[in-house]
Order: sequence, then C-alpha cells, then structure tokens
Amino acid sequence: MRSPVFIALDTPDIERAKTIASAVRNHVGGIKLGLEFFAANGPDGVKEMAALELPIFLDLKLHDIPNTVAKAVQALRPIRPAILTVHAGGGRAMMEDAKAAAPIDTKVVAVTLLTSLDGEDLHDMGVASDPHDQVVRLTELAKLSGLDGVVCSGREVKAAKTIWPDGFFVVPGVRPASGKTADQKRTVTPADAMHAGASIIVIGRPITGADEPDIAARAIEATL
Ligand SMILES: O=c1ccn([C@@H]2O[C@H](COP(=O)(O)O)[C@@H](O)[C@H]2O)c(=O)[nH]1
Repeated sequence: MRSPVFIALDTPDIERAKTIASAVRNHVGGIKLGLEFFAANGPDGVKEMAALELPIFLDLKLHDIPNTVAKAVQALRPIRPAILTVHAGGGRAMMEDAKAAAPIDTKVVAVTLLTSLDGEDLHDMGVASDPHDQVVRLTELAKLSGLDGVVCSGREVKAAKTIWPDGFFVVPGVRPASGKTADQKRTVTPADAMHAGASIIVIGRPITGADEPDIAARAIEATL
C-alpha cells in the first residue's frame, strides 16, 4: 500500500518541486500542489509534475459562485488530478456543480475550516460555533452535496467520520511531535491523525524545510 502522506510542494520553483518530489517519492503517496505552485506554473506546470507518475492532489480551494467554480473545474479537466479541493463555504450548489464538472475519477473534497484557524478566529468572523461543530456542520453539507470527502484537522476527523463513515478525509496541519507549528493552529502528529481516521495526511514544511527531505519523510513514515 502507498504511504498516506501527500507532500505539500509549496514553492513557485518547479525545479525545486521536482527535486524534492524525486527525493521523497518512495516515502510519500502523492504530491500536493497548491496556490503558490499553480500561480507560478499554471496547468502546464502541474502536467510537468504529473510526469513524475505520483498521484496529484490539486489544492486550489475553489470558492466562488457555482457557475464560476464549475467552469474552472471544467478547465482543469485535462489535468485529471486524483484529488481537487473546493471550499465548503461556497455552499451546496457550488459543491454540487464542482463535482458534476470534475472527471469521474477525481475526488472532489471540501475544505471545512482551515487548520490555521481556531475558535478565536471563528469568533472574530462572527461564527458562533467552535471548530468541532463548524467542521461537523460543513462535513454534513459536503456529504449532502455529493462530494467525496472533506479537509479538516486531525482534531475533528473522528467526529466527521462518525457522520460519514465512507467519506475521504484529508488532514493537513500535521506536525511531528517536536515540529514547529508556524501558522498552523489545530495541529496533530502524523500518527494521531491516522489513528483518528484520516484517509491521507498532508505534510509540507516539516519535510520540504528539512536539510534532507528524504530522511525527514522516511522518519515520518516510520511513525505511522
Ligand atoms: O485547512 C487546510 C487546508 C489546506 N492546507 C494546506 O496544506 C499544506 C500544509 O503545509 P505545512 O507546510 O505542512 O503547514 C499547505 O499547502 C496548505 O495550503 C492547510 O494547511 N490547511
């Protein structure tokens, strides 16, 4: 079985992304390309990364009116990513239309509450729920919208899985026990995320920022 770890290659430098992906390829299950990579390299850059023959998770977190998101997903169809993200906050119609526009074998998953946010941030945004309740509510909405799963932190994945046993659960904000949290607020360790029910875990800087990314990836793999 492939590793459940998807490495977040957050860099505008495609050669750096390729170098890291090649170094860690035996210790990860796929590569995640997000806004930073996509803004610099576009769909052609993603296709170039796909030549490495690792599953591609395209983390664009689409969030707009339903028509705009559906058209963006249609434009991304030639890439055929294994996983594509939208924001659950875009609402049911947006999620339904995104799923309808995606290739049949692309898992469309909804970001519930960014792992960089906590209860205080929700309060500042005027949301009366705590992170747990907010994630559960948006997981229910993503399920009703016909998506394949959600993105949430390792702290809520068990509750989300309870209401969606066969959902696909993506957990970022993952840090080795001694890792720097940086801008992430709802963190868990790789092993705790997997025990709680993650389908895959996303790890970026703890691997990409290491002197030897392959050793860092292997060390994380060994904890799972
Ligand atoms: O809630 C979310 C959704 C997506 N992400 C993305 O995951 C990686 C995490 O990188 P680290 O360096 O391990 O912090 C990054 O690409 C985010 O855009 C997330 O962190 N939280």
